[in-house]
Amino acid sequence: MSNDTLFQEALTHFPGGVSSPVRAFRAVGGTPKFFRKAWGSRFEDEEGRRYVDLCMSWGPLILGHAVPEIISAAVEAMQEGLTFGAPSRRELALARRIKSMVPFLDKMRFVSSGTEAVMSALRAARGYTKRERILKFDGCYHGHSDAMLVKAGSGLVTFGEPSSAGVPRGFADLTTVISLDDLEALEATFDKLGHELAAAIIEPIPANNGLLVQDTTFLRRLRELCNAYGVVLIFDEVISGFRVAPGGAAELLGITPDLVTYGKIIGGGMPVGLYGGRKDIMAVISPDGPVYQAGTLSGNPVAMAAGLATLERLTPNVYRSLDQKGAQWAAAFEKMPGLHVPRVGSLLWPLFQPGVKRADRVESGAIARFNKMHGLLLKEGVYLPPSGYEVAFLSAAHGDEELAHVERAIGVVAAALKNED
Ligand SMILES: Cc1ncc(COP(=O)(O)O)c(C=O)c1O
Ligand SMILES: N[C@H](C=O)CCC(=O)O
Repeated sequence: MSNDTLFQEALTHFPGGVSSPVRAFRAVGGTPKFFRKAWGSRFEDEEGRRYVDLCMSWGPLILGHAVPEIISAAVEAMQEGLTFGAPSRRELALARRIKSMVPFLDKMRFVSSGTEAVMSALRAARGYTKRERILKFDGCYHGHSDAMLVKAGSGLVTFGEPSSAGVPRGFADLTTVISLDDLEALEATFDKLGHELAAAIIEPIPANNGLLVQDTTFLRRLRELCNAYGVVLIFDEVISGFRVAPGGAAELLGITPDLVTYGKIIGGGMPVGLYGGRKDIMAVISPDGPVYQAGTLSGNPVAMAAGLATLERLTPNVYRSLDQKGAQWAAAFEKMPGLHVPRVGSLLWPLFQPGVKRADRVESGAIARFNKMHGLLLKEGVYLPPSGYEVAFLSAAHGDEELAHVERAIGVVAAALKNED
């Protein structure tokens, strides 16, 4: 059955024909592909076309699609039951592995998505400080909880609506947003609002409005100001966690947050989120404290098994290899005239503009050219995330064969773009 036929039916079931907005291909044009199977660094759509996948389900698949050891761990868990709604040894095993990689995690709680993790961390911070205001940074995306849908990245900036409709004014009014990479605005905001702030939340490596790599000085000053004003510093590492280093951006940058949120990789492709950090803050979480947070499938044993099978395989060699791949693939993409590829490890942002550090500095013309490149690369069997504001993800499964395929595709597309100019 063709992608078009499937999409026509999908439009009768789902808003935009999709279960999550960016995959609707609205930004890049054309019909979204429906996939039927995936393996390693590739997947196949319902028309039998195969692609080198550089979206990798938006980040969870750091080892690749359908890794046999992860599949077998999940199947083994499934055979003992899909969900218990009660504690399990697999929860403990994943928690131990995570603590071995993230030493500052005193206490944690598993949830089922990054959005839930962020929503819960913010509530913990508000419960702990008894303050209400939250500081976030323009272009950072922290999932779709109301308080975070203000000047956010990802699908919001993709569709030109950085703040979502349907968010009660009261929520938005309690979220203060300033630009990344603006020390003056940071100082002024803490000077004026520091004693009102429950939390400051940031993607320490912002990767949802493109890859807006921050100077460490900016992040260190944020840490200092949070200390000075008793503000809970939350690192949202749903993308960077366990990807850029075993201990994520906190390890890479040498900055310890008070709370951290994870998702994606810790589920190995199954739905898992996590929030945690200082034990005195986590002490407010029910049933120990008055801040309520719950989830039917929290700590799901099958998801725990897939997450553990993933994290157990993230060895120092894997990280070294991913960083080398990142450099190789960035260099390959930069053979496309005018294309720059800021990267951190295996996170790449192919954009027709030199690297930027602020969401409001990304040029619309660069995004438009990305959109054109996206469709041409797709025809050559290369699947980039369908938005110029989303980063590309490599995995341990992206090898020399895939790199050669992409290099050939880049040559073809570069010629096509030149002819169109
Ligand atoms: C930094 C960040 N935080 C939170 C989220 C939300 O996670 P989820 O989509 O699992 O709800 C995302 C999703 O891309 C993200 O990139
Ligand atoms: N960046 C989003 C999730 O991580 C985009 C997912 C989607 O809307 O398809």
